[in-house]
Amino acid sequence: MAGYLHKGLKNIIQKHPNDIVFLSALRTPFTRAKKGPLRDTYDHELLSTVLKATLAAHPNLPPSSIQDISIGNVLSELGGSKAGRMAALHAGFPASTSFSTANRACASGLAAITSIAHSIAIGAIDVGIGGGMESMSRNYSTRAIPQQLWGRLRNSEVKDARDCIMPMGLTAENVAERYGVSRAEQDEFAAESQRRAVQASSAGWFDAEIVPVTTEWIPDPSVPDQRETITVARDDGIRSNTTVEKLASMKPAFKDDGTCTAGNSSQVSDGAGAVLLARRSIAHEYGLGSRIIGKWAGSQVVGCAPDEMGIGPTLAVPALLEFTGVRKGEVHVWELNEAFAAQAVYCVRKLGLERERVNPRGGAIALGHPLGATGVRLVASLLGELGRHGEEVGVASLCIGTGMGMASLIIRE
Ligand SMILES: CC(=O)SCCNC(=O)CCNC(=O)[C@H](O)C(C)(C)COP(=O)(O)OP(=O)(O)OC[C@H]1O[C@@H](n2cnc3c(N)ncnc32)[C@H](O)[C@@H]1OP(=O)(O)O
Repeated sequence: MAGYLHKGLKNIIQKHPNDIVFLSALRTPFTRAKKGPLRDTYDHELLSTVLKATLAAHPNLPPSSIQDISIGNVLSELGGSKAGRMAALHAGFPASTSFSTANRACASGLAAITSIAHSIAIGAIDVGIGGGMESMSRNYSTRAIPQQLWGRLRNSEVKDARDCIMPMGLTAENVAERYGVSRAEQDEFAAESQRRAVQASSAGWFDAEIVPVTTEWIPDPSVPDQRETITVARDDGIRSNTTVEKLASMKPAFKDDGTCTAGNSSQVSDGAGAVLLARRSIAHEYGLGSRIIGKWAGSQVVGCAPDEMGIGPTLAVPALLEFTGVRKGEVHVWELNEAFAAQAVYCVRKLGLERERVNPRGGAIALGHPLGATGVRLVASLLGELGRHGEEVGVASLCIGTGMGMASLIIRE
C-alpha cells in the first residue's frame, strides 16, 4: 500500500521535520452516566472545559495557529457539530479555527485524532486538535439504536445489514460463545481491570491527563430547581472492592443464559478529551520542541461481521502492523478498549499479547466508556504509560459497533 508515512520501527522512531507530534493529551474525568456527578452536564460543556485547558497548557501557541478541530461524537443532537463549534468559540478559539465532528461509533475519538493527523500529514494544516465528547446521561435513551429506519434495512435479506443494529451486549455474547470465552475468564479480566485502575488512580497516574470540571448538578432529581456548583476531578467508575467472587455472582445483563454482566461490561459514561497535534517543524517554530510528548505514526480501520463486532481489533491490529512495518514484539504497551470483557479476552488471546502489556492502567470496565471520547483516553493513557517506563511504542485499538476495528500506532518521544 502506498503511504506518506515512514515504514519500519527504525525509520519511524527517527525524528523527521514532518512528523505529526502530540503536544498535549487531556481529558475530563469519566463518570457514570445517570449516576455520576457529570450527569447534568452537556457534552459540549465538557468539551469547552477541555479545549480551554488545552489552550491554557500552551500559552506560547496563539489560538489562531490551531487551524482545525475534529471531535469524535456518537450520540449528540445534530451530530454535535453546532454545539461543538459554539463550545470551541466559547473556549477562546477564533472564528478562523475550523471545526467538525467525526462519528466512527466507539472509535470516534481515535478517528478524529487520525483525521487531524492525516490533514497534517498531507500538508493541508500544520496544527490541529483531535478529541471527543459524549454525554451518555443525556443522549443514550435509545441505546445508540436508530429509531427512524428504512423498513427494508430492518428486515434486510442481508444478515450483516440487519445486524448493524444488534444490541452491543448480544454481539459480545456471540463472541463469548463462538470463540469459547468463559464467564470465569471474563470476570477475572474485569477484576484485573478494576485492580489496575485502582492502582493507577491512587498512584496519581491519571493526574497529568485529567482536567477537573466545574459544573452545576442537581443532587436530587426530584427537586430539579435545586442546583449545586461542584468540581469533578476524578473518574468515578472504579470499584476498589471488586472481587472475582462478587463478579461471579452477578446476573447476565443482556440475555438470560448469557455471560456478560454489569461487572464485566464497559460502563456507560460521560466525558470529553482533546489532544493537540502539530507538524514537528512547526512545534519547534513556536518554541514547543520540549513539549513534544509523542508522535502519531499511522492508523488502520478494518471491517468485520457486525454481529461479532468485538473481534475488530484482531483484524485492525495486524493491518496496522503491516501498514507501518512494525512487528508485534516491538510494541511495548497495548491499549485495547474493553467494550466487554468477552471481546477483550478474545482479542488478547487471538493477537497473542501478554496480558501484562495490555491496559496497564485498567480499561473501560473500570474507567467507563463515553463512546466518542474513549479513543482520546486510550491515546492519553498510552502516552502516559509509555512515559512512565521510558518505553517507546504503543498501539491503541477499539472495536466499532457496526462491525469494524480501528488501531493507531503511537510513539513516545
Ligand atoms: C464498540 C463498543 O465499544 S460497544 C460498547 C458500547 N457500550 C455499551 O454497550 C454499554 C455496555 N454497558 C451497559 O449497557 C451497562 O453498563 C449495563 C447494562 C451492562 C449495566 O448497566 P447498569 O445496571 O446501569 O450498571 P451499573 O454499572 O450501574 O451497575 C449496576 C450494579 O451492578 C453492581 N456492580 C457493577 N459493577 C460492579 C463491580 N465491579 N463490583 C461489584 N458490583 C458491581 C452494582 O451493584 C451496581 O449498582 P450500583 O449503581 O448501586 O453500584
